[in-house]
Amino acid sequence: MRTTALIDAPLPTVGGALRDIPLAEHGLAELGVRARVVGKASALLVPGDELSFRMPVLGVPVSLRTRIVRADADALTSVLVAGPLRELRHEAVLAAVGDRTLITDSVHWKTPLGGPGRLADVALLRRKVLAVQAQRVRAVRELAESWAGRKVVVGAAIVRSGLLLAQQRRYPADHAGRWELPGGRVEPGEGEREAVVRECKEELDVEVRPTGRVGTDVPLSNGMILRIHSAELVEAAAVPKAVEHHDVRWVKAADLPALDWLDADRVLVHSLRELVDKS
Ligand SMILES: Nc1nc2c([nH]c(=O)n2[C@H]2C[C@H](O)[C@@H](COP(=O)(O)OP(=O)(O)OP(=O)(O)O)O2)c(=O)[nH]1
Repeated sequence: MRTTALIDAPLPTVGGALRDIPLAEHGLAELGVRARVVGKASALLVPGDELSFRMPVLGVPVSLRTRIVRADADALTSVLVAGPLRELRHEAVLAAVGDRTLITDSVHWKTPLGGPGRLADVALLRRKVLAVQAQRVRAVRELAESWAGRKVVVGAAIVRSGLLLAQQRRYPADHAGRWELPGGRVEPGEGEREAVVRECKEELDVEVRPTGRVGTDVPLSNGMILRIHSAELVEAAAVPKAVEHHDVRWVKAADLPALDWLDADRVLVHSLRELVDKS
């Protein structure tokens, strides 16, 4: 079953809203669906997170558990882990339409029964699934559109020879010693790519060339949005320096999860890993 909608927010913002945990847990409450992220979770869903759902179908409570298998800028995918179905796959795919985003939300499932089960499936489940999809898309739209006007902090994912550049903060106290990407606030009137170039010059004393975007937007506790751009050094042999930071380090893809990242960056580690793996 498939639902589409056009959302008035850029693609990485909608991608971030799709991963929002409070939305996943409470966005379907008015349909009687109770959802909970199982185990350790951050602000946004990451691959491997599991969600448990409890919802009434024809007055009978049904429980399901799903696992996130993909959380990229342009797609969020989950599959069935446990429940009274043979198969379930839920996928939201995003496509940029100018500054707006087209979301296509698809749910595919197989019921365990033959003939009578199929009838019940057609009559009841489809209606329920459609209502759930419509409500979820509405909730994602509302959240993404509320994030769309926020100030942006850009981060630069600089890759060279299969390594990503990370920098270690010196201040404030609760960030000191933790790792982040070079970057900072986009100034009024400045483009995001310009901000990436300026911040890398200020923080690392190197020239970079932005090459694209990485991962979804991440909401920050200060009310801004973190958005990552991939970048390369204009001069491949340049040596980035820790001008304002405690340290800078080139990190292998496999070592990225072990760094003590700021919370916002932690939910992007799988996307950063993929970027480095593909380089
Ligand atoms: N540059 C950067 N900032 C990040 C990352 N992750 C993350 O949560 N942030 C937060 C930390 C800051 O609150 C904000 C960045 O803004 P900023 O670079 O202008 O801020 P700052 O704290 O260094 O501040 P300041 O010198 O301007 O006071 O975003 C990241 O990967 N890179």
